[in-house]
Amino acid sequence: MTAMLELSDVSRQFVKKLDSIEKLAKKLGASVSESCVNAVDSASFHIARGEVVGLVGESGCGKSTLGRMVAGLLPVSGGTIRFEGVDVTDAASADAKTARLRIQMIFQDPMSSLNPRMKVEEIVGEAAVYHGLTTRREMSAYVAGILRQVGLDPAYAQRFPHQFSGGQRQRIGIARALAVRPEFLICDESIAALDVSIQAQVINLFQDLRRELDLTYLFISHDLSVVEHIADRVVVMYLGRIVEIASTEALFDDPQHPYTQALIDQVPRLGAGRQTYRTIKGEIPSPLAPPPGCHFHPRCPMAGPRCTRDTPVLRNDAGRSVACHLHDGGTE
Ligand SMILES: Nc1ncnc2c1ncn2[C@@H]1O[C@H](COP(=O)(O)OP(=O)(O)OP(=O)(O)O)[C@@H](O)[C@H]1O
Repeated sequence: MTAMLELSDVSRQFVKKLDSIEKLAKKLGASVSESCVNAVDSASFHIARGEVVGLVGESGCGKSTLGRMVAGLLPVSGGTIRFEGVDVTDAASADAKTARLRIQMIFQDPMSSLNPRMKVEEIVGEAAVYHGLTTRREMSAYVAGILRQVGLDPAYAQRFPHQFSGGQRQRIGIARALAVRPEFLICDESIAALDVSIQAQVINLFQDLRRELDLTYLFISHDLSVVEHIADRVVVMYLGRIVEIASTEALFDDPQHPYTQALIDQVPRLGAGRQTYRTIKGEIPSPLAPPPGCHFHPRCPMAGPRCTRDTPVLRNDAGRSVACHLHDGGTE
């Protein structure tokens, strides 16, 4: 399978304000000399055309930062992101600009991402007109077609965002993304703010659109049961680093990284014979002062001396990738 999207050693640092660092250090009783957060640290993986790849991990592990870099909304600090072979991190390149249009992002909170003063027709149609996919004269018909595609009555085009329910607003957000004819969608917690019954409808919509429009997805979610349902493969992140990549089935049946095991153990699932792992202990460490070696070692029930020293490398073995000393020479 050839990659549609290819990330190689993608990193992103944020410089935190010094006063917030000092406050945090005081609270933790620690001294912090660095003011940099490695929100994403050397992430490498690929997504094939037509795939749905889930990106999971606890809050603050870097999922949104990674998604925003892929969408071109945030520059990378290092590494490259290639979409159909084009380096989309090259801000000056015309090819990168064209490629970035084919990648669209759908956010968590549709209310804050939709302009409250614009009618739906304008919200959905404006970028399509700007990019020459339709004309101002034909915009109404163009938008009506897209609203139908996402399950909304085209008569809604003359209404404002506040006149819709949360689920309908998310459909407007999806319509806006589809209006520029993307091939790749990044869904960043796109159903997290919705009621559970509405979540299922929006997931079904994503699946229908995948089939009808031949879409490829990066599906970011902290909810593993949703990811298990929708994704073909899953990437697991912990404190900015990728710790495991596997097919959804392999990941949920036989997770290899102790962090993945702990995450999966927290998901209520049906079915007998499922292995139980030890529950995750402790809090996520501050990203301002991550533990040395394997970032997960202070919470890991299997950690050994090597885990406190050496950073594990993500190794690929028969289609499964895991960054853990247990699977790479031992923890001693
Ligand atoms: N604009 C920013 N300025 C400074 N730090 C940031 C910025 N954006 C993200 N971070 C930091 O980068 C790290 C990763 O954040 P990110 O939002 O990518 O994580 P996440 O896994 O998406 O979490 P959540 O699900 O809570 O959004 C966090 O430590 C966060 O505080």
